[in-house]
Amino acid sequence: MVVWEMAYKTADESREAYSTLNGKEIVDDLGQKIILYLSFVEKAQWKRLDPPVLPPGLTVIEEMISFDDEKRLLESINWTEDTDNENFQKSLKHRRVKHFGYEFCYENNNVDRDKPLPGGLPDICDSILEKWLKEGYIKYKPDQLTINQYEPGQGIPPHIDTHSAFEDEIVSLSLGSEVVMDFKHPGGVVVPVMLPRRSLLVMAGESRYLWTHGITPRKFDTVQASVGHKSGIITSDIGDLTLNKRGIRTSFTFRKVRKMPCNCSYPSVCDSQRKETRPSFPETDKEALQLEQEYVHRVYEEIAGHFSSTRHTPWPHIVKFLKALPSGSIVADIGCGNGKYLGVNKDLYMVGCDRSQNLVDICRERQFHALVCDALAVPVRSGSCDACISVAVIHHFATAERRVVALQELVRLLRSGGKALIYVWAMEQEYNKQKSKYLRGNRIGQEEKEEINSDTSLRGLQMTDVGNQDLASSSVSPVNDFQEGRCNSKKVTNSELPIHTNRTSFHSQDVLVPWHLKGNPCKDKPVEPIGPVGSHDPSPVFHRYYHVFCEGELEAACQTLGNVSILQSYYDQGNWCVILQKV
Ligand SMILES: O=C(O)CCC(=O)C(=O)O
Ligand SMILES: [Fe+2]
Ligand SMILES: [Zn+2]
Repeated sequence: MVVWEMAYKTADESREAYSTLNGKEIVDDLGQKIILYLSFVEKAQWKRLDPPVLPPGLTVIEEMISFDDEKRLLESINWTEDTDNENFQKSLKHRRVKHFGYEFCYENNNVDRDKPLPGGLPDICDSILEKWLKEGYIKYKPDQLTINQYEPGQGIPPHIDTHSAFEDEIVSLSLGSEVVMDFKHPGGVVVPVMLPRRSLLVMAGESRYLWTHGITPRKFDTVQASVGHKSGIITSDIGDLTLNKRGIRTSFTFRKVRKMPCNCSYPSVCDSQRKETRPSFPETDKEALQLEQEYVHRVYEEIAGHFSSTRHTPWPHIVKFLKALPSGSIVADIGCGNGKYLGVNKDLYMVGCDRSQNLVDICRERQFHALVCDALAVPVRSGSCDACISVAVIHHFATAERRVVALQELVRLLRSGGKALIYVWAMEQEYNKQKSKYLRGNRIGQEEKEEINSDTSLRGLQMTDVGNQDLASSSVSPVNDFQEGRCNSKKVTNSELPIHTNRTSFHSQDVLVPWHLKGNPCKDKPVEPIGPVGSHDPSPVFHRYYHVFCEGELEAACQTLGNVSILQSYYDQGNWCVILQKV
């Protein structure tokens, strides 16, 4: 539901609006049907702050070029030419883009200063830029041009142009149609600014470095109704607002590529002055907990919706385990995610738990029983479960001790004779000369796909049936012996955790795995991914901590438990898996 505030000048007008609009279905400008429910409020809260002012350093100069020049500039753009190396043209989801002088790379939000594009800026810009320089509108000659074309309904996400990429002054010429651009201060103040057709927006100082700018994707803008008002701030004076239909707007944004690091006075948003924030390998339990909080819990909370949309197919061997349980069994899914196993076998009483409130909410929306808890302290009585599953969870604990405690907690829940199925991500993504599906998934941008196979085939499954051997009495080697030696990986000690490249082999057991968030992230929460400040790319990158297991490591950890026997241990498409039984 969306809540709007509307105000009418008189009580009569309000009454009339109520009787004509309340409960009526209307079609919005995107063709969606919406129903309006109106209700009166005693006092409408129209926050009249101080007289609105433009962000410091921002100016809008009207009538910057003639209609003729506008036409010439628009006609000069060849959106279809074969651009090979000439310049860079890309149809971003939200608009058409073309670069001159230097290519702007949306992956890292920066330019490659060593690779200027041949041809420089289009000749047609030369005389225009000279004129602006002479007349003092700009201080230095730009060497980079980005042309953006927005259809009505398209926009550009709020961002700060990367400090280290461009000098202070950034100017943008609006052609074809006016638009309202929103400027936002980190403190929360939003200033909508009208950019008329043929005007030049100049962003310098605070408005360039500290405020984000962006264009909300929509087909209409709320603009000032008063005659004569052209550029500048849109006030919230409801008596003077009207809707303005957007047309196709083409902007020429001119910038100067920076050769030296930025030393602005806004270090909090300056990538040149940003300290490396990549976490280190945890030395203590406290550090491990902090790492998990920041690089597991917080991340899953933020990516829950998108994560859930990529987790739909239950893995066949886990389904098989659940289907083989006797009807009426009580089963806990510790780390249930979006609950994709909770409904697999309707004859079981399944309860899920997860550390992420947002994921548990998704389970509940799907009518599953789920609760928020930590896998190290599950609020379920000891011995009350016939079975447990733990799929892709234990690898998120940051020390060998914590991983063992997580396993212990799983076993604590089981009655004697109860079984647990455990899956963890494997260091070995190639096993018996076969690449895991994770490595084989070579479609660009597919790193968010299921890490673990969703094939129904048995390919890649290696079973070791270790029978009913009671490991409590067998001689066991400590977990750490398994970590070293067996695996050809270096243990990272007191150093930064490496960032894993998706769809490649692991080079370290303790890694940060990037997650490219797609779709609409939680709008209210600022995202703080590792990477450039402010992003043009609407998919911010999050990093999840993983400890990927070496062959034998999961079994060794299970062996330390004492009260279990390992029924089965196998490799399943890039994962090490065991089935335990409590003795
Ligand atoms: O369309 C515009 O005026 C702004 C474009 C922009 O902000 C950018 O390309 O960084
Ligand atoms: Fe920008
Ligand atoms: Zn800076």
